[in-house]
Amino acid sequence: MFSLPRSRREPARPPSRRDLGQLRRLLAYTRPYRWGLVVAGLASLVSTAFNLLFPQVVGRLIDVSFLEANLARLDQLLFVLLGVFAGQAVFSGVQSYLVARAGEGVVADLRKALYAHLLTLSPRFFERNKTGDITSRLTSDISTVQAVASSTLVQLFTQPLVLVSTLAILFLTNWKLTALILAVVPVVILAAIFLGRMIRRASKEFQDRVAEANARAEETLSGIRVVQSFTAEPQEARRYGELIGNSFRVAMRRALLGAVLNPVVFFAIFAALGLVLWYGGRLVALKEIGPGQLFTFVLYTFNIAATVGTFTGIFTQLQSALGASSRIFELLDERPDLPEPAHPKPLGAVQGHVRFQDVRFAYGERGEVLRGVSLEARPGQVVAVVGPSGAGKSTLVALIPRFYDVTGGRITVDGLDLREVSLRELRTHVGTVPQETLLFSGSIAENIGYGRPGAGEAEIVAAAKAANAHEFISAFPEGYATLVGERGVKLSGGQRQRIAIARALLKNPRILILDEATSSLDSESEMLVQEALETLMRGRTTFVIAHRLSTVRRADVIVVLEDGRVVQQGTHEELLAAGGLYRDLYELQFREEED
Ligand SMILES: Nc1ncnc2c1ncn2[C@@H]1O[C@H](COP(=O)(O)OP(=O)(O)OP(=O)(O)O)[C@@H](O)[C@H]1O
Repeated sequence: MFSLPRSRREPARPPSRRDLGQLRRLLAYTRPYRWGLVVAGLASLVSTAFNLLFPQVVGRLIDVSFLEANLARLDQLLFVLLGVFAGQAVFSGVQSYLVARAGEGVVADLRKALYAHLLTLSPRFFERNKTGDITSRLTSDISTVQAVASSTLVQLFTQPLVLVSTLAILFLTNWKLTALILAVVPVVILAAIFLGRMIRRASKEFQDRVAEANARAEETLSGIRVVQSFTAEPQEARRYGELIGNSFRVAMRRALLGAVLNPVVFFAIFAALGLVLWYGGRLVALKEIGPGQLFTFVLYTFNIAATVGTFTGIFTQLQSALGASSRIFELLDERPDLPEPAHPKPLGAVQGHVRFQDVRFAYGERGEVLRGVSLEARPGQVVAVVGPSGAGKSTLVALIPRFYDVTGGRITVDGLDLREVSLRELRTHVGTVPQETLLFSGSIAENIGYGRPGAGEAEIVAAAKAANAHEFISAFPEGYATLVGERGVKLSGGQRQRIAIARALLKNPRILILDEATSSLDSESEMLVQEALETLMRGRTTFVIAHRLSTVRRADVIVVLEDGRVVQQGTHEELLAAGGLYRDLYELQFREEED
C-alpha cells in the first residue's frame, strides 16, 4: 500500500489524459511566477518578430549591393541590421532571465513542499521505501521538472508561432518555394519522432543501469571492511564491471541511434536547402525574383529547421518531466498512515499513567508480533521489559510514542486512547534514549538543544551537568561548540549516551523510554551513564528494555515477553522465586553481573 511504483522504468508513451492532469498540477506551481512568465512570453514574441525581420533585411542588403550598387543605402541597412540584432538580444535576455526565475522558484517550492511532507510520514513508510529512491525524487526528479517549468513552457507557446508565421511569410512571398520546403519538413519531423522516441527510451534505460551500478558501489564502499575482511575485492570489482558493462551497451545503442538520427535530419535540412537553392536559382536566372529574395528564403529555411528541431526537443523534455513529476506527486499524495483525530482531546498536565489493554500488533502481512499484551505503568513507576531476542520488546515500546498504531486493543495515557490525542502533543510528553544515539552534524550544544528548541545556554549546560556530560564536554578545546556528527569528533558510546540523556532531560517528558545498550561500557563510563539515567528517571514513568541486573532489580514491575505475549509479570524477587522464563534469562544474562 505504501510502496512507490517504479514509474522510472515505464517506457515512453504518448501523453495521456493523466499526463494532462499532471501537467495542470505542475502548472499550478508556476502560479506565483505567472506575471513573470507572461512578460517572458511577450518578450519572446518581440524577439521572435526581430528574428523574422532579419532575413528580410539581409535580402534587401543583398539586392542593394548586387542590383542597385547603392552604397549609402548599404550603410543604412547595416544600422538597421545591427538594430534588429540588438533588439533580439535584449528581449531574449529578458525572456531567459524571467523564465529561469520561474523555473528555479518552482523547483525550490516543490522541494520545500515535498520535504515538509516527507517529514510527516510514519516510520512504516520509510521502512517500505528505499531512502535512495526518496532522495532521488527530491533531487534529480525535481530538477528534471525544472526544464519544463521554465524554458519549455515558454517555447511550447512561442515555437509554433514562429513556425506558422515564418511559413505564412514564405507563402506570401513565393508559394512554390514554400511548397518545396514543406515537402521536406515532414521527413524531419517523422525521423525525429521515431528515432527520438527510441533514443529517449535508451536514455532512460541508461540512467537506470547507471543508478543500479551506483547503488552497488555505494553499498560496497560503505561496507568496505566487510568486503576486505572476506577478500571479496575481485568479486565486487567483477560485479560492478558487469553492471557498468550493461550501461555501456545501452549507451552504445543510444549512440548508434543518434548516429543515424542526426545525419538523417541534417541531410533532410540540407536537401531542402539544396532544393531551395536550385529552384530559387532558376527563378533568379529567369529574373522572376532577385538574389536578395533567394537569400531571404534560405535564411527562413534555416529558421524552420531550427524550430522543428527545438520542437522535437520540447516533446522529449515534456515527456521526461511528466515522468519525473508523476514520481514527485506520488510522494506528495502519500497520506500519513497515522490518522489524526478530528477533535483531539487535550492531554493537559500529564501524570504518566500508561496502560496496554490486550494490545495486538503486526508490522504487515507477516504474523502478529504482539498478541494480546496487557500491562500497566502507574505514574512514576519503572517498567522493565525483558525477553529473548525477537520477543517484541522494541515493538512494544515503539507503540507508546505512536510510531505505529495497534492492530487490536488499545493503549491509554492518563485514560485517553493514544489515537484520541494529537500526535504532536503526545510526543512532547514521551522521551526516548535509544541504544545507539544519533547525533546530527552540528555542535554538542545544538545536539543537546534538540531536546527543546529555544533552550538557552544555561539550560543546556545544566542538562549536561545532570547527565554527567559536562566534564568531558568542557575538556574539549571548543567545549560545547565542538562539532560532532558525520564530520565532527567521534564520541565514545558512553559519551553519546550521556548526550542523549542530557537531550532527554532538557525535553523533560513525563514518560520515558530507555533502550539499554547491550554492549557493556568500561566500568567508569558505565557508572556515569547509570548515574545519569537515575537522575533522568526520577519522577517519570519509565519503560526500559533492560539488559542489566541493576535495572531489573530496581524496576517496580518486570514484564517478561516471549513471542509477543506477556508470560510473567512481577518484581525481581517474585519472578526469581516463581521460576520459569525469567529465571532462565537471569541465569543466562544477568547472573554473571552478580558474580
Ligand atoms: N520494522 C519492522 N518491520 C517488520 N518486522 C519487524 C520490524 N521490526 C521488528 N520486526 C519483527 O518483529 C519481531 C519482534 O521484533 P522486536 O525488535 O520488537 O524484538 P525485540 O524483542 O526487541 O528483539 P531484540 O532483543 O533482538 O532487539 C521480530 O520478529 C522482528 O523480525
